Amino acid sequence: MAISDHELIQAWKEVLTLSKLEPGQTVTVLTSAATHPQTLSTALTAAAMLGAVVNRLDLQPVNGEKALSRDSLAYLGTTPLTGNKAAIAALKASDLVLDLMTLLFSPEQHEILAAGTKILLAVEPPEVLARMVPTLADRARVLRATAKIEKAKTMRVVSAAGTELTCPMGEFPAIAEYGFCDTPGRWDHWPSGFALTWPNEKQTQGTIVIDRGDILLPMKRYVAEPITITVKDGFAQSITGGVDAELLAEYMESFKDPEAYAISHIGWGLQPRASWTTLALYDREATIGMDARAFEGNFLFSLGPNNEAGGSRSTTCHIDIPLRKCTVSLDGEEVVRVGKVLDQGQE
Ligand SMILES: O=c1ccc(O)c[nH]1
Repeated sequence: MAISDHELIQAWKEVLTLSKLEPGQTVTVLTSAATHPQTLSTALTAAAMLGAVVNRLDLQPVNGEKALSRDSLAYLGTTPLTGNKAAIAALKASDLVLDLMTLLFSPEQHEILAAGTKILLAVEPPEVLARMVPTLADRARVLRATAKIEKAKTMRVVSAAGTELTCPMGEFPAIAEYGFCDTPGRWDHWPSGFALTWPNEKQTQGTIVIDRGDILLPMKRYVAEPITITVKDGFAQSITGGVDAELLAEYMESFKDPEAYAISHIGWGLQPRASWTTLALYDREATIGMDARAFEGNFLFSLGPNNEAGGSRSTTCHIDIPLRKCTVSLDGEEVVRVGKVLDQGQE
């Protein structure tokens, strides 16, 4: 359902206030061909109402002829910023970038963050943004989870469907996604609400069973027949099952890149206002599926790049797969039990 400009301006003002935007600071709104007009117009208005110097930087879309999908998170690596010194300079000189086009998993994003610029990604439909305006409680919940990840040496994931995965950790930092950028150089994504990290390179072992109802992204499909992925030394060695498995395997094969099969980020959903069912109610191209990534109690794993965490793998193929009804443990302590988050610090 549509929402009013007034509601979305209010939502932006809350997110910008949580992001500690100060009067006189510079906000640059980064747009491209797929930017939602209402998200853009209300972002510009809200930032100006908070006294910011507001710029808009519109970039030409890239990769259209290479990507097999219009999903901004499906084909990564290069962006309209690649090699674009003038645009990068403008963003580095800004206090806050509102990314309405998707820089995620790009080297340029890191360069801009390293300059102290904050980057907030916001590309979901306006009503999804409004439904999941972040809160300080979201931040506290996600930080409790990332604190546990930071201390852990091993994440283990099991399920009745047959998942048995062991992920040694420690090489990469834990990432908290809670929907706003409250510290210099921070990247975040509105909407979100999950904790993640990357397993130690080449050390994940085991089996992942993507069961009926689990979700493939960017395909935005609820799996109808279980898919079994065998993982050895951090890479998916085989992807077997029915037509969903064939779709996933053949799509990944089309990238002709062995790095696409690497286990990427692992973690779990912590957003109570996200829902597993939402994807069934949207046209495939109308959303990038953040409800699926963030719904409370999922185990979210990813295949492909690890440059987001400081790794060297920047494959353009990026697959996110949230699983239901898993039990996730850190060094033997359960943090999710059969799809339910166990959070001692429950507010
Ligand atoms: O917010 C996001 C979105 C996609 C992803 O793979 C990670 N975080």
